[in-house]
Amino acid sequence: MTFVLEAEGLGKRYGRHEALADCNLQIPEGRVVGLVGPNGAGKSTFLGLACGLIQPSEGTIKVLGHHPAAGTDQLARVGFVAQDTPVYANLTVAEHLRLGAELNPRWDQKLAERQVRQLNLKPDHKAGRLSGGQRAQLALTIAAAKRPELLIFDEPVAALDPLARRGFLQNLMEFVAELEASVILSSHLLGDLERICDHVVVLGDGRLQVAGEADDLVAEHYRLVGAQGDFEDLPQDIEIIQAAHTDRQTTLIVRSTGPIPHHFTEATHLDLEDIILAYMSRSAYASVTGTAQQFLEARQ
Ligand SMILES: Nc1ncnc2c1ncn2[C@@H]1O[C@H](COP(=O)(O)OP(=O)(O)OP(=O)(O)O)[C@@H](O)[C@H]1O
Repeated sequence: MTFVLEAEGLGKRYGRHEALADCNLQIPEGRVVGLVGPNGAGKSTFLGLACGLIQPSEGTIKVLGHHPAAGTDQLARVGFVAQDTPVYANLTVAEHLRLGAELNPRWDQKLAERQVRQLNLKPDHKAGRLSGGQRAQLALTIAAAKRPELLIFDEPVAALDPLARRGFLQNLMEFVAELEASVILSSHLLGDLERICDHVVVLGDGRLQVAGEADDLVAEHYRLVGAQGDFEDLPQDIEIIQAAHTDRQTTLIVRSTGPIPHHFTEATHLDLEDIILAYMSRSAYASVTGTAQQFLEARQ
């Protein structure tokens, strides 16, 4: 299997603050990857490392088999759109395309012009006067016209209304099909990610919480409901992601690659959004409430 991104022991410190630590990850090629995590989880740091904008404090990262930003060839293979989809406010749409053509050896002017026409962007319009949605589409057009093998977006749709968001994601998926590119996209909008992503990476508190193919994650996660005593013989190879108790019942979210013992009659699969939320709250709350940890300790 070929990987678009491989990280080994990857970490980044800002002073004494660990923004990312001990990240081991392999992302297969040809995927649309959703990068998810609470605020401050380390998503932008991870994407900055992947683009070579920042350097690791420890460990290694390879993108398309090479160090990020290893040279101009490598830069041409990756399209990056930073948070808030920045464009040059004083340049027109046409000037953005000219700049793209100057700076990128594989620039596809036909694709860029076709897209500008389809979006009804006027070539002489200053980018600073475009709406948020149009700016995002212009940034996407420029990134795609580079004809990269990997497109990386940091929260591209955060500021867009639902209609503009849908338009952006639709165009993104069309580009993915046309360019046969891989995509890594960070977002807080789990519903969007569930619709378009086939691979998910969840960060929390600067650590990798889970990563994998969306279908595998859905197949391997369950919600188990029962009285607390019901779980005493839970096999040790079933990983507890989250535990919640009331006086009368316990609800566990677990990961299991094997079958769930059949006396758990209330074992149901979760959708991807609930799985992501379980990992996010594990990283956010486990240290506060200790629920999953306590449960695990009680079992040992
Ligand atoms: N240049 C910097 N200097 C110091 N600390 C930083 C710097 N950039 C990020 N951090 C810190 O590193 C941590 C991770 O930040 P990062 O921006 O990667 O998170 P994020 O998951 O992208 O967050 P958000 O969802 O809010 O954009 C945060 O605690 C942040 O304050």
